[in-house]
Amino acid sequence: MQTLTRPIWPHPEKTGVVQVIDQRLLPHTLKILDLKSIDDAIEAIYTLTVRGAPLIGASAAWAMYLAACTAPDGRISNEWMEECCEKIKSSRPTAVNLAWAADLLMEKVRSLPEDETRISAMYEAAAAITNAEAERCRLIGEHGLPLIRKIAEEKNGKSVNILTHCNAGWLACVEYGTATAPVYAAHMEGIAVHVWVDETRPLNQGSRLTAWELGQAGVDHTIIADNTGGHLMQQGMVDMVIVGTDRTTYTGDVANKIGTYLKALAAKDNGVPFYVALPSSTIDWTLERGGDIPIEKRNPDEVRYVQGKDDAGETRRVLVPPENSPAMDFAFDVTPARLVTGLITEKGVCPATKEGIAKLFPLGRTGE
Ligand SMILES: CSC[C@@H](O)[C@@H](O)C(=O)COP(=O)(O)O
Repeated sequence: MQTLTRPIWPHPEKTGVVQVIDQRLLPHTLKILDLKSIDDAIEAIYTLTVRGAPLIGASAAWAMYLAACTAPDGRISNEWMEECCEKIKSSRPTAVNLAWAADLLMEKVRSLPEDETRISAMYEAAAAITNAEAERCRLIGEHGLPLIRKIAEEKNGKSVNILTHCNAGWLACVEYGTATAPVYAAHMEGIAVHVWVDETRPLNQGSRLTAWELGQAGVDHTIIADNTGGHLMQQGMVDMVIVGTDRTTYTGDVANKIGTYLKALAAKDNGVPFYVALPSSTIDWTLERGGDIPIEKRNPDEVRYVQGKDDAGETRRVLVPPENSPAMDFAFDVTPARLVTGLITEKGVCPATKEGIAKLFPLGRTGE
């Protein structure tokens, strides 16, 4: 398999082409897709070809670059860019990084003359957002590492058991990941870590993507069915939980992949620390209440079908329930701040409170 460290990059030779890893096919097939138009980019976001909040933000930025490259008659007008920006923003509702990045580039467009310099400006701005997300994730790793180190010391070097949900690794971000960054940092330092990987139905981002990433990095891990975490916590088999987030209010309520809330409840009941790792681009500086976060509802077929590789090596999608049984597919849930032990950000670890967040980010916005 080709070694890749980022899930998105501009084509090294072709202007107006952005390349992405098709995450729908992992772990069994590594396929690179070329995105050449705004519609390609929007489809990639909607179909979860690219996914995970920080990556969705970077993808939105690259989509704005593609919009500039494909403007009708080469006229990169404000109207065209605004239309594209709105289309990008409506492709998925929950991850706030999407609108954050698209709006940031739209602001840039407005500050420039209406000519082809807008193409290079969009390229540079998209590259800057992508690089900044990678750096924010690296710093999350630095700030999260002492939390793991402390537990390792308390356990006299015995493996630290960390439970995670969904995929908040480099595939969902740009490099390092959010929830996985402290894990990779601990592993690099030689601390023994073991990750319980929730399979994360319905689309199995945990068993397909997180397990693949951890395996590639040589991190000890075990895939568990989504409902196993509570039992493991009762048995003392989980030292901490670290998850990512798609949108966090400025008061510390956290929207993340469906099922996260139940893990937080189980962690609270069992005295297991529950951390959320996030770059500040995932904070919604306008939203006070987690209950106001829009929760994406997706095609129920995502619940009804599962995809995997059969014994002959073919990727197949199969129907699980009775043909006519209806299903429902909520993609995210909200964990109230009171269940969160701390937020691990690029600026440090803070309590999941308005005051805690404001102390780390006094300007109340994301640094680019
Ligand atoms: C790093 S994003 C937070 C993740 O934990 C998670 O909820 C996620 O990957 C988003 O889900 P997805 O629907 O795959 O885009």
